[in-house]
Amino acid sequence: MAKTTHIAVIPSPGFSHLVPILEFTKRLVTNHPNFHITCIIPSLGSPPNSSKSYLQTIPPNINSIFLPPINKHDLPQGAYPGVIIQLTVTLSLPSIHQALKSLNSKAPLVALIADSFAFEALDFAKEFNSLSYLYFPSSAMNLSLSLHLVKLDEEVSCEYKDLQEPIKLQGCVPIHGRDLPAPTKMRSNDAYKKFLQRAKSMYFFDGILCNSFLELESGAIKALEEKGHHENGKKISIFPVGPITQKGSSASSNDVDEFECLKWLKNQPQNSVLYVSFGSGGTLSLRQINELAYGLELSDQRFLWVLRAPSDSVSADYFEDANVDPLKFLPKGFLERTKEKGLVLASWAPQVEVLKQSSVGGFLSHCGWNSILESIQEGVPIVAWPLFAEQAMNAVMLSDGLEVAIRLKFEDDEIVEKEKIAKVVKCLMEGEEGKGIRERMKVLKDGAAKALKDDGSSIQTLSYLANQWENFGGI
Ligand SMILES: O=c1ccn([C@@H]2O[C@H](COP(=O)(O)OP(=O)(O)O[C@H]3O[C@H](CO)[C@@H](O)[C@H](O)[C@H]3O)[C@@H](O)[C@H]2O)c(=O)[nH]1
Repeated sequence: MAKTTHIAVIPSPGFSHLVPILEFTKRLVTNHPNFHITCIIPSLGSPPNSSKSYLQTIPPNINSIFLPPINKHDLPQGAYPGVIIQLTVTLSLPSIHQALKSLNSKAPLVALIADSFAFEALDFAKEFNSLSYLYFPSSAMNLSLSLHLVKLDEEVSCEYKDLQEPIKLQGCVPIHGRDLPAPTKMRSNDAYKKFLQRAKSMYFFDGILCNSFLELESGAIKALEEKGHHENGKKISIFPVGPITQKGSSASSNDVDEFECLKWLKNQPQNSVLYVSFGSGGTLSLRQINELAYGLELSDQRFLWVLRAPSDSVSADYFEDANVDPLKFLPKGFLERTKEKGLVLASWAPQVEVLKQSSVGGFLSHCGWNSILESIQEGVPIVAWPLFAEQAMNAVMLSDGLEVAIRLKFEDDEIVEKEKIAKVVKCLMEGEEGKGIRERMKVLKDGAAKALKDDGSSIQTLSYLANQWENFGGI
């Protein structure tokens, strides 16, 4: 009988970081049932319904330890979501340590795998003679940029948005300073310092698991594999194991609406509906919501829109379910005028199921990495409307690099006007450009399926890692 291999996984709170690392864990135990995995889960107050219902899907062959929640009052009010998540994990480090110690005393831990926001927990690996891996739930391009920043930070004195020339990362599309991830916007910020600290620490982990795949980012992945060296010669080991996405959708509280929307989609013609969503917590200002509503109406396309309370309303909170009906923020008469063509859902849709419907022909997305991978897996072309985090960089990759998206929003404080929205939406849904994009998306869809076959690149990478862990004798 194969010996049991013990591994601890440390996610960070927030739906879109929690889900991919736990889905990775599920894949690992499904493919390698002799692994015994314990997830040590930090939390921030009471999780929103989406996370709560997702956590109920953790199968019994994965152990979970839920850490005492961090008090919201111990965190800075109104801070950027990434900062809140990062701080939640930092404040949870003593209880993570305690949990690891107790696990390791029962059976030695071969490896610790931590989400990118939980990277500090990997410092404990040495104490337990375990291997350490960062789970990077984003693109290889983002990983490449994080590593490059260490050098750039030394060489450049201005803010990155003021750089005259685009940054050229090997194997990636050139990127302007203004499109870099949010923590780099102001170099004096604590968020930037943490970002840099994580980048520097990456060289000391035994590997980085990246939620991407060769067929999607071969240039960036190969460059990282070949050139990922530190000055002192230490090599980064990168393991592309993606795409890792949810199998089915997690429901929130309004299941009835969610399943009604699937019924509605089944009755619409093929490729006719634009799905509009800004991720697990993204919102627009009230003025922008109005402009988007008029733009969708003007485009005359069918749509399914997941709407949240405006970012400038009191009810907007990235980490909590809003207690108001977001539909009341729509322009007067909009729902009545568009009832034959569109459907607006309050706050949450079963996104994975939505994208699977053949009637969905486009996705107006904020370009969160999970949404991108889910869209690619279903071959759905994208209208890119980045909001924060690394979304503008993802938008550049999709539009300028892979040419599977049309970018609609370019500047942080820009209000995108209805005429422009209507034009771009029409172009994606019925124009010639849209046709080309659809064909290129189909190629990526096939690539994603190939990477996940038994002999595919990502499954082979996972088997390689599993083999290393099984044969690990301690350091
Ligand atoms: O109504 C909804 C809205 C979202 N989702 C799911 O929520 C996830 C959203 O993830 P993502 O598209 O990555 O967006 P964010 O929630 O905004 O993700 C954060 O984390 C990502 C991974 O690091 C980053 O790429 C993003 O920029 C960052 O904002 C996806 O799995 C969606 O399927 C739903 O199921 N229903």
